[in-house]
Amino acid sequence: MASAAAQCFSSYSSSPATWVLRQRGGLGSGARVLQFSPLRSFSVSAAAGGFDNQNREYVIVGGGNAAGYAARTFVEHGMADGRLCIVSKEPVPPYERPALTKGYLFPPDKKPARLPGFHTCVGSGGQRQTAEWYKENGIEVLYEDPVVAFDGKTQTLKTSSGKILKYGSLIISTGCEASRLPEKIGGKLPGVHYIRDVADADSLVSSLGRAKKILVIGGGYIGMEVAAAACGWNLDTTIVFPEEHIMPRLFTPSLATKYEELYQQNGVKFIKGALIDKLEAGSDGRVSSAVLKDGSVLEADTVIVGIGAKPVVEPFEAVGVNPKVGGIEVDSLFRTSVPGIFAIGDVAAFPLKMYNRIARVEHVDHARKSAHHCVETLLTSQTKAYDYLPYFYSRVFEYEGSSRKIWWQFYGDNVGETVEVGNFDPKIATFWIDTDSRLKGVFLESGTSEEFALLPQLARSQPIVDKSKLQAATSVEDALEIARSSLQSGALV
Ligand SMILES: Cc1cc2nc3c(=O)[nH]c(=O)nc-3n(C[C@H](O)[C@H](O)[C@H](O)COP(=O)(O)OP(=O)(O)OC[C@H]3O[C@@H](n4cnc5c(N)ncnc54)[C@H](O)[C@@H]3O)c2cc1C
Ligand SMILES: NC(=O)c1ccc[n+]([C@@H]2O[C@H](COP(=O)([O-])OP(=O)(O)OC[C@H]3O[C@@H](n4cnc5c(N)ncnc54)[C@H](O)[C@@H]3O)[C@@H](O)[C@H]2O)c1
Ligand SMILES: O=C1O[C@H]([C@@H](O)CO)C(O)=C1O
Repeated sequence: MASAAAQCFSSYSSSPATWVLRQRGGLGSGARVLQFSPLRSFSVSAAAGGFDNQNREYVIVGGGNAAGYAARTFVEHGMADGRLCIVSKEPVPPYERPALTKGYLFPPDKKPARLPGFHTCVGSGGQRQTAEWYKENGIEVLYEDPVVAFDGKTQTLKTSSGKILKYGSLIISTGCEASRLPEKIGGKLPGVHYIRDVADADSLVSSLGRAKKILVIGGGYIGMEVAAAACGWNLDTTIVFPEEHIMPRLFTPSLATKYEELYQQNGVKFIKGALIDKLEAGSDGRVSSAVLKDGSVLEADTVIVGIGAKPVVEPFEAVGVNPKVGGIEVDSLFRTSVPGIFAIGDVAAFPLKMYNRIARVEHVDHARKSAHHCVETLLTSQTKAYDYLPYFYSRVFEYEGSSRKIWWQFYGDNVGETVEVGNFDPKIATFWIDTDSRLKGVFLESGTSEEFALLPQLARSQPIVDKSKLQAATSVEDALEIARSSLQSGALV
């Protein structure tokens, strides 16, 4: 048993660098620049409320997608064994969250994905890190024991079971939580589902098994993926959302129309420009209908709400929350305003260097890359700024027997005018071209792997493109060739 005497961890980092970081003197206060060394050590005394056996050199709070990839990088550097602790709210090790609205929702006879099949890092072709993997690599994982309090001065965390953990370096990877409809309008009725973790997905699967009429609220990623999944279960499915078309944050109206038509061919109904007034329960207490603001009533025995997500910043607000995009503000090395504390994944508000703005990105590619970049920074002398190229994708109607699979990717920034080519024949491409004629963003449905591989090159180098040539393209292949040829002439990088 360790004594309560003061203890020092000798080396947290091999980095000799002295870093420059914006230090904020509290929420909302002005930024100032200070210098500090990432080399941190701390001593624990009984007076500080610490106990030797509660000391942890590196702590990751949150056991989600980013945490799994961060753990892998710790292992790659030989810095995990006995040094790394993951404090998780969930009962299972990190997994590839995207699967929850894809393979997880396949009908029972179509081989649905289940854990341990999709633990990180299989989604990017890596090793499947099961609970045994964490044990074998000497990584302590505290399951179902979320951090409920944080004290930056004493470098301590308190978990819901009452554990006090003292950390040397801390990585916040608490992700997002689903936005909810208020309880007073029926947002918590049995049969009303939100989907963020495996427990949510299990609950939805059990409802789908006995459902007849599905109402999906929200026309974003979750709405589109869950509605497509419901088609696989042959369920009467309606999507309702306030905007004029689906995927309003990314799709153009024309692109959205094409996808809506394909969903309609699969039997999905759309109610656009509509908001929910309340959800009502039947005599069994389960949801039975939704009343829209215009007074119309939609019957439904299962409701799936996908109305966006919010970054989970508590209990770390004091570390510094970005007032515009929410989330914990970090610099291009994922360092927060507090020395030794980092944030990654959905919860991090980071400098999106390419477009010179602070952003949060709620997609798995960034979760994976930010985790790797952050841990490299922490463990090595790396000082390379994170230079992220936004990448979003979706895959639906993948289950065996579906009439066609949808598989799109988008890279870059959806700003400027657009040129759209193709009509699910089987491909579609959309190019976003800014006022300076540079190609800013590119979207492709059902490309070959070679075609998909071209997209990041285009979006990264932002070549000058001839819009009229793209408009005259006779096929998606032709348009991609025109874009490819512009790489040689007018690329930025
Ligand atoms: C259903 C669904 C499907 C998705 N599909 C795609 C997709 O197809 N493509 C794509 O690019 N992106 C997709 N995403 C987004 C992607 O999953 C996220 O960007 C990614 O999971 C972010 O990783 P993260 O580690 O930051 O957060 P998360 O993976 O959400 O992990 C955060 C973890 O922290 C835990 N936590 C929170 N608070 C605490 C606390 N106080 N103490 C301890 N633990 C805590 C949470 O329980 C969770 O386990 C999807 C998201 C969802 C919900
Ligand atoms: N393929 C992917 O990348 C993927 C797939 C699933 C989930 N996710 C992630 O999961 C999170 C949640 O996804 P999401 O689809 O809920 O968010 P989203 O932001 O993609 O879509 C939210 C939708 O709900 C609508 N909406 C907002 N408020 C509403 C209200 N009060 N009533 C009805 N509709 C309302 C929005 O207008 C929008 O259409 C996001 O972080 C998302 O990136 C990503
Ligand atoms: O990135 C992803 O990871 C999972 C899955 O591939 C893991 O098996 C999934 O469905 C993705 O879209």
